[in-house]
Amino acid sequence: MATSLKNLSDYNIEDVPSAESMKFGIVVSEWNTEITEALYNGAYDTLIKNGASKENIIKKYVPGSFELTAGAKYLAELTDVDAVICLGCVIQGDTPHFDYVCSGVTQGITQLNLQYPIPFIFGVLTTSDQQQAIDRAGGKHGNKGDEGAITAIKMVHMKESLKA
Ligand SMILES: Nc1c(NC[C@H](O)[C@H](O)[C@H](O)CO)[nH]c(=O)[nH]c1=O
Ligand SMILES: CC(=O)[C@@H](O)COP(=O)(O)O
Repeated sequence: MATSLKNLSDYNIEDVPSAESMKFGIVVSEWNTEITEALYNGAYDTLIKNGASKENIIKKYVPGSFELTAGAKYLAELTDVDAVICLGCVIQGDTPHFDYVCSGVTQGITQLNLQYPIPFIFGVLTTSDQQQAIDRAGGKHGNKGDEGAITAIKMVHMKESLKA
């Protein structure tokens, strides 16, 4: 279903487990910072709204979306977070570089999910232009950061439920 048919910020709070005991890393790309900060604010506010403590949220910046993989790996290896939310915004330019950055970060985060026992959330906008990004960072299609936060909470809960 295209984002245009499903608002990124729509969720039933009754369906979301409490994040009270959960710790989160959020790695944020500095490219398109006006967009990625909006994504971060959405993710942070959504985590807090669902019970997370501000002390349990670690925010770190990386230069660009290609570096999200490394930043997420460092958080997984050097902290005790239960999940890492990766936030970036890649906007098509004049060259094929867009394709390589998007492929690199997608494959990188996918590999982290296979290599580490915690969830890494793909909160990366990959858009044709800035307006599409604005629309998905708190605009008419919601906020991908909200979606990332809910996804992180649900994945941590899913994993914990298997231990019980
Ligand atoms: N053009 C965008 C980039 N490019 C930079 C790369 O992500 C990377 O930092 C560089 O290639 C050095 O390794 N990054 C974005 O996040 N968004 C873009 O639109
Ligand atoms: C995704 C990118 O790296 C891209 O925005 C850079 O722009 P260009 O392809 O015009 O160099």
